[in-house]
Amino acid sequence: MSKESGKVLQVNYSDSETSNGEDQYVHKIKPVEDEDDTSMMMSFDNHKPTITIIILTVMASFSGFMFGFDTGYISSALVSIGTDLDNKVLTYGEKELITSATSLGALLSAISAGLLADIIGRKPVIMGSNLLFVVGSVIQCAANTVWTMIGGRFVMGFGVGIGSLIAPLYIGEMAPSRFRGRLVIINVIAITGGQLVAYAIGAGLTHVHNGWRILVGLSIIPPVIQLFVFFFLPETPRFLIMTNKLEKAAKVIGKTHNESDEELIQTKILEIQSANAIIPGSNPFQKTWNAIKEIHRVPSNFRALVIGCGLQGIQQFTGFNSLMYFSATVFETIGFKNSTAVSLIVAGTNFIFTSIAFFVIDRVGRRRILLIGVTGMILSLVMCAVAFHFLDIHFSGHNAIVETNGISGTGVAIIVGMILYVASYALGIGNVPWQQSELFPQSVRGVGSAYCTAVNWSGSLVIASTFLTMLENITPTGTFSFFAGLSFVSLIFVFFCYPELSGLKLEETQEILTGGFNIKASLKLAKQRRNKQLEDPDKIVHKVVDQV
Ligand SMILES: O[C@H]1[C@H](O)[C@@H](O)[C@H](O)[C@@H](O)[C@H]1O
Repeated sequence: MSKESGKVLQVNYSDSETSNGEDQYVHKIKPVEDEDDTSMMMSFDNHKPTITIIILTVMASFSGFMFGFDTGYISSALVSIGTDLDNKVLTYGEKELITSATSLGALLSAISAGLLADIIGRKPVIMGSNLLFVVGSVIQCAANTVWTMIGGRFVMGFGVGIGSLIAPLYIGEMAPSRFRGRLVIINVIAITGGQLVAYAIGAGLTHVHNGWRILVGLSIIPPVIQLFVFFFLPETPRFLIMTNKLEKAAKVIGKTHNESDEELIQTKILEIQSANAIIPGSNPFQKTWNAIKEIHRVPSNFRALVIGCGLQGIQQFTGFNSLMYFSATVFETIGFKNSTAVSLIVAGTNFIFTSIAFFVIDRVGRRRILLIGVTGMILSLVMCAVAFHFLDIHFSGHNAIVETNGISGTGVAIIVGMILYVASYALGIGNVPWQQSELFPQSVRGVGSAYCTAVNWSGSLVIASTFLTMLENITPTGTFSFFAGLSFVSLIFVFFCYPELSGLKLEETQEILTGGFNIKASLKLAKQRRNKQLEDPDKIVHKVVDQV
């Protein structure tokens, strides 16, 4: 492995057919400006992340938990608020406003959080988001009018948006590359875990007077804990190096990478320094502007952007969060008495299948799991659409009225369809998009992640602010058919534009994306990698190292 400063090895794969029909890969090695190979080298001999990395990941994932809790409790709160705001029952429009205020706040803050993190650091930004969470919760707890509630949700949304961008960034910059993808999924498990806990507590408090205020009040605890603990946690090496605090950076690298000696730490520092210097500019504003230009100009970066934004768009526009935010309202509509308890199934299934994805995703392959998952979503959405057709439902004065007594077979069919939908979603599209930072080289990673996160929150905003209106205006059958149609378009996008990126190193990902989306080449490469890894992972890396 080369230890020249700022130069890491890049392996190019171009596939050709040999005379006996077997695939062969031609390896060309050229230097590339990125730090990832060093992290790989430093952690290679030890297959476990360090205890420090685990603690940092868990603490950063509190942001994911709060993201989940705060977007999750709204489902049951909307039902249990009853007439507590403005002394009247909430209309569908008001429910949408209360819900989407958080998505709007999150969208605005996610756009600016990356730049702020480059100016004041990742740690203060995470700590600042904690304050916003607390202020937002207090406003909501005290709310007696719809607009105060909307204001509180909006402020809290700023915290959610910042957390959704910075937590994966913080984890990604701390983690050695071979653990990065997995550790980022821990943050998604925390999101779905937060939603599950919010649903569970919400179900327990449904019939408690002002129970929703207790639920919102509980959301103050995790940010206070994170704020306190982060006083003692370090900045990321990348930010420390950006601000010339090299000794501190060396200490953090030493603690987060296994078996790192002084020489390797210095190599890594030099590599991060040179990667930082790729984008010209004397201050964070100039650098951000130049990175924006760079991400559009370099074809592999631009394709990465299309994939990253495309996946986040699919995650949101195929309608999952309409269930996450409004499932209790929907189940109440179709005749379930304790609708918040029933909607626990949605959050539970989401959590369980996201956790399953954590263990199987690398073995199955991200592309394959996405294709299977999105197909499952289409089929289950069609099932829901058909079932809703047989439910006698009509709307009066912005409220849904169902001509049933209790739960019918149709209601059960809808629940089964929803469970299948949520399971298919959680396996793939619920978590793969958050591994967005792996698509981009370090020079444009911050900007690329900000774009993708902004697409995520725009989608969430559109769904949160239109779902109930869609139910009313184009009927539930029309709404679920619409989502099925969008899922079908998504399947086509994944099929043609998402190469198999599992197990690829960053530079291989860039290479794959250089001349096109190169689906075929990526599949061959992933297969070759898998087979070789099955043989003996140590040998492959050492072989590449020896070639140099
Ligand atoms: O990855 C997460 C997760 O799937 C959540 O359940 C969902 O509510 C979020 O919108 C999404 O970004």
